[in-house]
Amino acid sequence: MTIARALTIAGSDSGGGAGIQADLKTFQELRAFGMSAITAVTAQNTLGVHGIYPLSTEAVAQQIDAIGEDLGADAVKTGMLFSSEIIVCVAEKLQQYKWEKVVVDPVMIAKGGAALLLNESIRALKQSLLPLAYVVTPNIPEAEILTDMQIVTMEDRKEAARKLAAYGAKHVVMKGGHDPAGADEIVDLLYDGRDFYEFRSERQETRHTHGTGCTFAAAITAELAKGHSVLEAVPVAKAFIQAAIEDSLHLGLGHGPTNHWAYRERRSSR
Ligand SMILES: Nc1ncnc2c1ncn2[C@@H]1O[C@H](COP(=O)(O)OP(=O)(O)OP(=O)(O)O)[C@@H](O)[C@H]1O
Ligand SMILES: Cc1ncc(CO)c(N)n1
Repeated sequence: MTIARALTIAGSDSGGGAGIQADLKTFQELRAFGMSAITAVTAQNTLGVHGIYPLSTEAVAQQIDAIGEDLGADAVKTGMLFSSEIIVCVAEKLQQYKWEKVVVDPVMIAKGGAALLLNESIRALKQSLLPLAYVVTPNIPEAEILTDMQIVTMEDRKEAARKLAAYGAKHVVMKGGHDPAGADEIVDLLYDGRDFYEFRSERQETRHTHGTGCTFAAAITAELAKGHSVLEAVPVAKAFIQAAIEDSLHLGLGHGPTNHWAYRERRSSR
């Protein structure tokens, strides 16, 4: 039996809804063997981010080496990277181990508004990491910052996706969760450098969306690790996050986590 191996390089969320914790739970639910390299430890819950403790580049590099030299990875996801030094370090390691199925989730700001990436690091993200991205998964505000343009219409989104592809990302999945126009429906847009594909879902009225972006990108990573194409992976990720949001756990006093076992439970009860 072949085991799909998925590595996440991201920040730890003590609240368990986003970051490394969301990624590993998603990998497990989609039957990929999950591994992690932690870039920063956050003290965080559903109410906000109370502290950020970035690790040294040595610590990040050593964790990645431990995996690269032994277990290997079929797909890799990057999340919160925090600083230019960590971004450059991760980019070097991705090249050293010749990992190609790399999903870059350009995490910038947490739901409550805390910065998870230093402003000065946007350039490093664009220059060092986007050229290595097999898939980049920005939400609309992240896409605006990366492309330096305002995104209002679907045409704007397509133009931004083309720009991101020009930076070197092989596929762009622009998430529509933040689209002010998408009141009832959320449209996620996939661009593969040639064609555009739209993935639609009903918008759920809920405040429990902590970690939706991480979970969605982790689901894409797990599917890629299993050998599926991006066009196959995105609808699975969409169904995974939809179930996770719908079957909310109602935990915490603020933006609660999503339900990572909902997708599997729904399938097994069918
Ligand atoms: N209220 C909602 N109802 C249904 N689907 C949603 C909702 N919010 C987000 N999603 C889905 O979740 C995924 C992540 O979208 P979103 O744009 O919220 O990402 P994000 O802003 O990066 O998340 P995060 O805040 O965790 O970083 C997308 O596939 C989106 O369609
Ligand atoms: C550690 C971490 N990564 C990513 C996000 C974005 O949801 C978060 N809130 N925390």
